[in-house]
Amino acid sequence: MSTIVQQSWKRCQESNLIATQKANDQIISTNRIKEIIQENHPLIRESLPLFNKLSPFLLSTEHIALLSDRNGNIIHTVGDPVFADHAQKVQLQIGANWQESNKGTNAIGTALVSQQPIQIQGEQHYFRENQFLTCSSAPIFSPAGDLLGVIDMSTRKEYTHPFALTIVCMIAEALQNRFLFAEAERVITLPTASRSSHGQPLLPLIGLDRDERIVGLNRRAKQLLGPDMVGKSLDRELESSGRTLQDNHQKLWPSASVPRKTPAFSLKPFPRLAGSCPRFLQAKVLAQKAAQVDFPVMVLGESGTGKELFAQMIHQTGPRANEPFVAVNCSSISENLIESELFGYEGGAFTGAQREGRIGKFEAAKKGTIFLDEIGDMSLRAQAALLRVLQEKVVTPVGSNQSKPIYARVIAATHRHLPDEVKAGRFRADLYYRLKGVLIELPPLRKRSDILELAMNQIKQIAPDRQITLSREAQAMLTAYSWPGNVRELQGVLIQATFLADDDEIGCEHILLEGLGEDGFESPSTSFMSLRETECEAIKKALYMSGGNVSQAAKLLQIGRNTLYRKMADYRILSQINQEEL
Ligand SMILES: Nc1ncnc2c1ncn2[C@@H]1O[C@H](COP(=O)(O)OP(=O)(O)OP(=O)(O)O)[C@@H](O)[C@H]1O
Repeated sequence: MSTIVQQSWKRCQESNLIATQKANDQIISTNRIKEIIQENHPLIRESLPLFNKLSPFLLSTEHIALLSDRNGNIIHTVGDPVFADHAQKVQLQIGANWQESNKGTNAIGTALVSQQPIQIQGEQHYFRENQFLTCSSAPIFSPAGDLLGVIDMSTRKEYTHPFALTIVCMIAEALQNRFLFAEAERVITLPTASRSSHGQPLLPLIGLDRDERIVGLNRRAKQLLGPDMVGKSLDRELESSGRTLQDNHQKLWPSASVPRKTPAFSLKPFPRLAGSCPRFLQAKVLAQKAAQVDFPVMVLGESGTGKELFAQMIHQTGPRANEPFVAVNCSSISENLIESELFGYEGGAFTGAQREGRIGKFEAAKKGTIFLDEIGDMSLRAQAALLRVLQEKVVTPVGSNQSKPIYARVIAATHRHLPDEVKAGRFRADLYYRLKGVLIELPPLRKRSDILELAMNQIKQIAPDRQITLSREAQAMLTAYSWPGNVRELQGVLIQATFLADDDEIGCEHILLEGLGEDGFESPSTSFMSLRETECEAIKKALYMSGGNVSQAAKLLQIGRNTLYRKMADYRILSQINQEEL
């Protein structure tokens, strides 16, 4: 155990905290949360853009990122909703207080006391109930050096990422720089060749006021100039050797300037993908971002949720759009043919082979995209061959001893839960990690709050010349059904319904759903959304439709604003609040 952790455990013992008991959970009232959010307005305002950028990358990673104020109150979280649910069991959520005196040794509380970045792994947590976690935290300081709060990244101990601590330190540093640029009249940097511990060049930044007095410094500048420089004037000689990065006073932006706000990631629209359900939109934004970078992508989702359509959109809106998109369904190719299918073969390589040989799908994709559908169904032998190809970026056709370079981008998809397949030894862990650069999870249709919107979109495509509507009963029927075949099943049902409806209204009698009893209800075993899930989705949708404006969302939902705030805290939907509202 590090000295910081040992000292923390000593403090806990001296405060008579008992490790085997439940921690003292201090859940703050909704009104108090609102006050705390008001009090920390600048911290939240500067953190939100960073959290919003981080958020899509945390989905499906079993990680959440949290922001706490200087008293250990959690005021913002983003990340994987599945892990967020687990974290809630020990109150790792908005509105909880994680000071060391309440929750024992933990990354947030201990970073606040020690004022240093720290990772608390599993059993290093003082309270047993928190020992399933590994959390990495970095304190955030104002330009003048006051402690403002903590950035934390938490996960299950078995998913600890080696770079988690580095990432939170970088976020804290980025946040501190944002404060410096926001507060100072002029920001200068001094010449230096050194690099930070993360390998990034770390510029010493010094913020000056109108009178050229120092209002703040970053960590590197403090190392160079000493800790007590705030309020002092900068040495003339030193100042003249510096380079101005931002000058608000003279509204001067020299060529070496760092823009005050970096331009937002401009995302290209995905025109063929309909839907506005928040879970679907999260996946869509992630895919839109993935389209602009060249990482491997893994799309997970039940059959018919749109995995291939997502892959096509990523391809069509990215820089490889003019190259081929080649889809391979790995489950439909027999085990002994998969390698020749993917990597090609030489003439006469095996019985039944074409005499002149054939190029494989990787080669056919050229510099485009190869979509490996149902990758979870590949045999272990084919997985080993695929891994080699991805590592070495060359293919060797069956029967040949000459390798050919490959350039295609890989998008993989499966309806299987790959982490479980890895645990069961049916899928290679090394291949899984190589393929899941960006992990996109598509929600099943039964969990989406936009079924009717999708239905109308499909009807327009099926019968563009007719003005078809859905009767109220038909709408109720479509939203209540569990859709085991997802969007593909919805499409099929609507093709039939449009055909059956002689006039332009589709009624219940036109909708033929599988598994419905004569009374029109599904058998009890079919899954459906719980009341809580439905309410949570409705709130998210209202917030989305009102652009994050809580008052407008409350009107849409026909409930009071305070009730909405309470429910949002309950469902942890604070991240969608419009910044102006805070
Ligand atoms: N959001 C959406 N908007 C419009 N159409 C959609 C959407 N999602 C899926 N579809 C349509 O649903 C059908 C099924 O989609 P797709 O084939 O991409 O699913 P899949 O998950 O790849 O299925 P499988 O796993 O069975 O191969 C397609 O016709 C697709 O165009």
